[in-house]
Amino acid sequence: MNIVDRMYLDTYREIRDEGISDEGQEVRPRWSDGTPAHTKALFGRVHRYDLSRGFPILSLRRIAWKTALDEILWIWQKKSNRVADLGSRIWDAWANYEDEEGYATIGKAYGYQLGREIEFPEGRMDQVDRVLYLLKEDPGSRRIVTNIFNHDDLGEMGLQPCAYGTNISVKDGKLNMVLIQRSGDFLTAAGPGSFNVVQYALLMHMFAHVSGLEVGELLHVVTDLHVYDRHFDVIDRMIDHSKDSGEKELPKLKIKRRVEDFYDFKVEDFELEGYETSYSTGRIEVAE
Ligand SMILES: Nc1nc(=O)c2c([nH]1)NC[C@@H]1CN(c3ccc(C(=O)N[C@@H](CCC(=O)O)C(=O)O)cc3)CN21
Ligand SMILES: O=c1ccn([C@H]2C[C@H](O)[C@@H](COP(=O)(O)O)O2)c(=O)[nH]1
Repeated sequence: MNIVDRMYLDTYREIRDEGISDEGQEVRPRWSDGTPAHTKALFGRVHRYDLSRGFPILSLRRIAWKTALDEILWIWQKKSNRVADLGSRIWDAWANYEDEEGYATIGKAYGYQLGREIEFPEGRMDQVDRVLYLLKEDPGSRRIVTNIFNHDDLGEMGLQPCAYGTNISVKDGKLNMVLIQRSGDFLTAAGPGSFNVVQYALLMHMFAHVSGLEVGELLHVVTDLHVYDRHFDVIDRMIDHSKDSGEKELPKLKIKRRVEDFYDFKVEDFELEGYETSYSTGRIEVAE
């Protein structure tokens, strides 16, 4: 087990033993057979990862980090809402919209919001270009913020953004980030060292790399952190499997070539040295 696995187990046990159940209430999410997907949830959990000490990825089970990377590039680099621009099918169930050219989209969510241009004194830019501009021109700024929870457009999204806000703070040549998430599916995405954590850790590495900075800490705040009813058995089996695995170091992220421009990063530019997992859950069921 590595340090992130231990954080995962502690938080999992807290949700299992002290989480508030929404059983008996009306809930929105459904399993694919139509059954309501209930959860046990905790209010407000914060995890801190020091990226200078290693890459924060779970070893208890295989995390599809290249799929996670492809999705974060889809949102932050391509700024796309078309599922055809994604290398995986993970958003297909929420692609209930169509754009002018007939492509299936997730509506005005995620990449669509990041790609919207705003008028600044320095010119028109979208939120991603604003971050890159400030990291270069004014890294000491306390205003390096993104926010994609745009109330004006909430009615035109399949799913409202979950990880919706970031705030970067550069200290001592290190890029630190706060990630704010309103809702977190523990097994699929939001648990320590899982999909969402891996995504924003990768984004920090990319921003730091093109800005001549080192990576610092990621502070991940989740308002409603939950485990879905059908996921408890999956996690319990994973934990059983890990019982007598020894101590492990965190893997190291390598960017294989010098990249000058954030928009040039590709999935193939990354390597995770020392990422070993012997366990895979197989296909997990994701509540819709
Ligand atoms: N309930 C729910 N949880 C989520 O995490 C979530 C949503 N809905 N809806 C929107 C997106 C879609 N997300 C997803 C959906 C599926 C996988 C998934 O199937 N993951 C597999 C690996 C996939 C692969 O190998 O490429 C896994 O084992 O984690 C991950 C994230 C994250 N988001
Ligand atoms: O990046 C993501 C995207 C989605 N989720 C999860 C969190 C919830 O389980 C669902 C969204 O349902 P709401 O009812 O809108 O909260 O998707 C995630 O954890 N990470």
